[in-house]
Amino acid sequence: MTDELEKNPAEPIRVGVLGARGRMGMEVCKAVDAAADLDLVAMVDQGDPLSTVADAGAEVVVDFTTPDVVMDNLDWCVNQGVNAVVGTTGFTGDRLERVRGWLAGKPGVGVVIAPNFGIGAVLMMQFAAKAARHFESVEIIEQHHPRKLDAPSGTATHTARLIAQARAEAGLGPAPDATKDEVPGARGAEIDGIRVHAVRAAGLVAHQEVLFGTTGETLTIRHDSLDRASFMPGVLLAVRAVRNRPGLTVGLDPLLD
Ligand SMILES: NC(=O)c1ccc[n+]([C@@H]2O[C@H](COP(=O)([O-])OP(=O)(O)OC[C@H]3O[C@@H](n4cnc5c(N)ncnc54)[C@H](O)[C@@H]3O)[C@@H](O)[C@H]2O)c1
Ligand SMILES: O=C(O)C1=N[C@H](C(=O)O)CCC1
Repeated sequence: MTDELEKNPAEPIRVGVLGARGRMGMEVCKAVDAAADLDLVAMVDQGDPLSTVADAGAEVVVDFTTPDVVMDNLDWCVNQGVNAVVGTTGFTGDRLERVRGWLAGKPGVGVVIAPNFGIGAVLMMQFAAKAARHFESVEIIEQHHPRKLDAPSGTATHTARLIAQARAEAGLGPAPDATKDEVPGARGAEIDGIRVHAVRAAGLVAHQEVLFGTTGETLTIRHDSLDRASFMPGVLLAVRAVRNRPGLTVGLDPLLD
């Protein structure tokens, strides 16, 4: 699917969407449809055969499905030589390693997996990683709409990992905390030693605060996605880039640079 002819920039990129009837999938279909350099050739949701994507000659698949089906979708895409842009959450280190393994057998195929395609959210994570070494305390509070299936969010998990890595590099130990968890969960979940709290409320879309503290001062870094349209510039950026990025790209940062 990724031969030189199809990479010709004069030809619109043929795009298939998995999870096309979902909240994000519908927004992606709209955005792809509106882009002059992209052709929406397949819309697949639960119950539709994945062969629809191959039959339509899609060069790039965008997946916004669910954490329990995304690995099978991705396995199929890589096998078929179809590049993939994945926004679906649930990518543990182990899952990423499996994807790398599949891609090793399919040189030329590109996969971009990003926990958050919002440009502001990517910057929020970068700022948090930069601030991390300067503060002894840090907690992450993510807030989402109540129909979200997973917690904590992929964004919060990714942010926690970045912060933990920066703290380790700076030689910081665990954040000070004398509190006893009287009720399990009262102090949130722990990802790589970083506390993460997940809030679900009607009216919210996708929001995150990273709260840092040290003697006499706090720093709060906050990002709000108020509309799913906020993710589209990042998704389209990845769709346009993925054919020229064989292998696995995690996060949007390398594409923004
Ligand atoms: N990376 C980002 O920027 C970003 C942004 C928003 C949401 N997300 C993530 O994207 C995912 C989807 O979010 P959503 O709010 O659109 O959820 P949603 O429930 O509205 O949509 C998921 C869709 O996938 C469909 N689906 C289920 N199994 C399928 C299968 N086997 N094949 C094809 N389609 C299938 C469902 O029927 C549904 O229409 C979640 O994991 C969410 O966390 C990521
Ligand atoms: O609405 C969702 O679901 C979102 N999921 C991603 C996550 O889990 O981080 C990104 C933000 C929106």
